[in-house]
Amino acid sequence: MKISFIGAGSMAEAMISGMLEKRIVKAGDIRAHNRTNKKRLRTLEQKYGIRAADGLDQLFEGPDAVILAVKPKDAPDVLESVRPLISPDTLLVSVAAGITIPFIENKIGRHIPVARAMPNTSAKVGLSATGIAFNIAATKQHRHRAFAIFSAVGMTTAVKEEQLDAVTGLSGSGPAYIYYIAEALQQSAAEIGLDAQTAKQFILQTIIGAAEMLKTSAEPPEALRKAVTSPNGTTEAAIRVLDEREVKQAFIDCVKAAAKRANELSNAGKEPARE
Ligand SMILES: NC(=O)C1=CN([C@@H]2O[C@H](COP(=O)(O)OP(=O)(O)OC[C@H]3O[C@@H](n4cnc5c(N)ncnc54)[C@H](OP(=O)(O)O)[C@@H]3O)[C@@H](O)[C@H]2O)C=CC1
Ligand SMILES: O=C(O)[C@@H]1CCC=N1
Repeated sequence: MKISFIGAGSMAEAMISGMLEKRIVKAGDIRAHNRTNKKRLRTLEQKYGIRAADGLDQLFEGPDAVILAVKPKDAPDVLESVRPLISPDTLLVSVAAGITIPFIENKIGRHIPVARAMPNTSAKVGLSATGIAFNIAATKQHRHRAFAIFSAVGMTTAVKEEQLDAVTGLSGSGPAYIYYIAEALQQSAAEIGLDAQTAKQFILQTIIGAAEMLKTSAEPPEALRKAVTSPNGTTEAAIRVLDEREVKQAFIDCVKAAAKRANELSNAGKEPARE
């Protein structure tokens, strides 16, 4: 497989690293292009052995898929620029939050196969949770190819395109919510007298252990939480604070805010960029 990346930032690197780890593509068959940050391209060349492309045209020299991995605000201009370069059977895979399939089709102005996906940066370690939707021009072969790419870097599930903003709020941004909790735990550990190195080991194993319990247990999260909570014990004292501060509602609101923002980003190109 030959894969080209338009935009060589965090998400592109996560996918490149994950795909190479799973050996679904050779390093020399990956090309990547940034508009301005050439130093970043050289770094990726050295780190992974991929090929930097000096111009967008080099990305369209017979790839099996072109992955659009620029910020949503940059997507409209990029789509205009690739319009003359794209052939009818080039599979265009967008990971840009909020950028819809009709928007892409409209910008390209021709029927080409399009996949819109929402992975997350855990692709880097082969553990992305990716939602994916296709347009009508995507054949069984194109779908298979897109699934092969994302399945190499984690779990992939087909969803309706309308559900992708929700997937973005839940799992696209989701790793950041877990890192946020880890940050808080790290800070709390310092305040109760544990050194950072010791605390890191305990925090990490606690997150991995809880994730494994959630994965393997038949019990819902609430039951697993209650099993930790002894009457009048330490967990009860802890959860009381979370409840008093309405932390659960804050997380619900946080996911909704991300999904809403993804929906607003659908309007990229129709409104002035806010980033
Ligand atoms: N980070 C994440 O967790 C996730 C991100 N996404 C999506 O992935 C996309 C990329 O995000 P992320 O990797 O975090 O962003 P980054 O800012 O890290 O990367 C974007 C890259 O695009 C390049 N770029 C900008 N304009 C152009 C252009 N006209 N032509 C070519 N390259 C260009 C930038 O380099 P330069 O400015 O030098 O050109 C930059 O390297 C976004 O749309 C985001 O919604 C999806 C899921 C998760
Ligand atoms: O923050 C963002 O907009 C991107 C999309 C999902 C995760 N990161």
